[in-house]
Amino acid sequence: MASRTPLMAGNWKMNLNHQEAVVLVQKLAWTLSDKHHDFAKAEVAVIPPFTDLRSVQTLVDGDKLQIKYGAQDVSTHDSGAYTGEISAGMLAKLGCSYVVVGHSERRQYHAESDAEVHAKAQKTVEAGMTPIVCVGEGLEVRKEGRQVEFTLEQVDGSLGDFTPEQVAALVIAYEPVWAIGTGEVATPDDAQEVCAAIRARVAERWGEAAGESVRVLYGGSVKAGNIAGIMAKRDVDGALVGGASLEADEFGGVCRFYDMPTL
Ligand SMILES: O=C(CO)COP(=O)(O)O
Repeated sequence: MASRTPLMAGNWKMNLNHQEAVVLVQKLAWTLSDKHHDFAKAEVAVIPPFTDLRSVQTLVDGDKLQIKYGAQDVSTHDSGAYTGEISAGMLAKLGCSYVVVGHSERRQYHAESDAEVHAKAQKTVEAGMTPIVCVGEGLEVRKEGRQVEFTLEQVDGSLGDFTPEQVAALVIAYEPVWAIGTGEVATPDDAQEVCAAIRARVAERWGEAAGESVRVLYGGSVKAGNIAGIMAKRDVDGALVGGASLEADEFGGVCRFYDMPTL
């Protein structure tokens, strides 16, 4: 079985200016070093707003931190007359490792389609970064028990014509919309059900090796207190964390999931 290094990624959403970003990354680096976080047990990434990235790059490079960073969105275009857009090339130049694409907040507020999400993921890969492709159902779909079917449709549409090698290297984040920012966390079994179905679909469409290698994260009200139970599930390879990633100690606890009690 391929060994997948867990990834804990903190999606700050539209929070913290560049000065606050530097303070938080410094605190996070300190808490992880003080508690001797083992980066082989979990990769750590922060996903700040665009305006913070240059400052985070300077700090990470200057202090040689093992913390990685990425962006929350990217343009489907390379350059040109697209006011307000940020290209994958610009993000790669800033040292970004990851780009979140298709977050439910972008699908909901900016009507992003699976085709657009795929185009963004494609640009991210072409620029040498790793997309974190977000999928997940809303409350109505969950109530009807169609969460697997709905989410797999998003997986098919968002991954599109990627090759098996490209799919093997990417990250998929299962974020049930009803669990985002609500304090309503999916149970470890809920997370496992859909994450396992995503991996099985990848294996079916892109081959066993891609299914074994692709990292599938869970996102939705993750905190230090509930991460261990979620990570105990075999198809969950990490977490995409919103609110709890804005507190260094709390996010540090999520990163050290292997030291946390299972509730
Ligand atoms: O949307 C999320 C991460 O991308 C989850 O947000 P919360 O952790 O605040 O529920």
